[in-house]
Amino acid sequence: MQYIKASFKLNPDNETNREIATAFLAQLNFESFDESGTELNAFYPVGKVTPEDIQQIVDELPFEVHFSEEEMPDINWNEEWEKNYFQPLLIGNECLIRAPFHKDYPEAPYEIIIEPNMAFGTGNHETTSLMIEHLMELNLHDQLVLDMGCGTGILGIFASMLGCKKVTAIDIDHWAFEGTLENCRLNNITNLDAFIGDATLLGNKKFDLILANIQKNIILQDLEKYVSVLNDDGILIVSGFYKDDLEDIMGKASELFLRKLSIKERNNWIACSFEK
Ligand SMILES: C[S@@+](CC[C@H](N)C(=O)[O-])C[C@H]1O[C@@H](n2cnc3c(N)ncnc32)[C@H](O)[C@@H]1O
Repeated sequence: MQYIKASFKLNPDNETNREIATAFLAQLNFESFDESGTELNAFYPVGKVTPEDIQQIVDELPFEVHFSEEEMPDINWNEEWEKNYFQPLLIGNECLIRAPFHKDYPEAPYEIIIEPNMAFGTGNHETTSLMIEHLMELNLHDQLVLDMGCGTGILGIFASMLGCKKVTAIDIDHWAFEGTLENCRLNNITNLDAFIGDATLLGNKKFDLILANIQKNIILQDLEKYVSVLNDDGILIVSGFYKDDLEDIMGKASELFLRKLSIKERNNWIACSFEK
């Protein structure tokens, strides 16, 4: 696959502009995203996103940026991550996330090994680490868990390590499916079933805990379905959206009679837990 690399040069002193630009870029589904100094780079698959789509986003930005685009050949994201971005990460002094190739890392009670590939979910993104922080506060013993939008499978794998009975992991992306299977093997997880698909796969299954780190529109669209497969007193944790979107998410959650448990926020990203 070929990619359009959209690069934005931002004022280094303006943190708010960086966050706004990131949120705008995320409106189009990028395959990967990186930041170096004052430059933001988003990589969009050619054919799925056009330069005009990107230009429209740029025109809507409430400030001026220097923007350029170039077509890139197929990129080995794995290699890019290995070289540049994926560092061992310790969350809450308890959960270490590292790649198989990392040599120096601290010891921790839980160690999740993630092979970085085309899928999202190394813990380095705020939404993933906030979800992990929520999980660390729960007793998962014997629970049936759904990991919706599983990416690398990181959340389902951690839920399994925390003692849940079974994990169902679903993602629309086949790279995520393959990645989840591989990461289960790396972590000796044997109670996780992975599927390619979306909320339409859920049928009449039932879960005690649902994790959905996806994005605002999908969560708004599928929340009712998630609630319908959640057992009474079950817990739902959602993320993948900004603080500004929280009001819409809370509105939908209250329509569905969900009770808010706790909200975690980092760099404007939110992960929110509810009880049915
Ligand atoms: C932000 S990533 C989260 C990955 C991982 N769960 C984590 O927390 O790091 C969102 C994932 O949701 C998947 N996704 C997008 N739309 C979806 C849908 N309608 N149903 C299921 N998965 C979806 C994407 O392919 C992507 O892997």
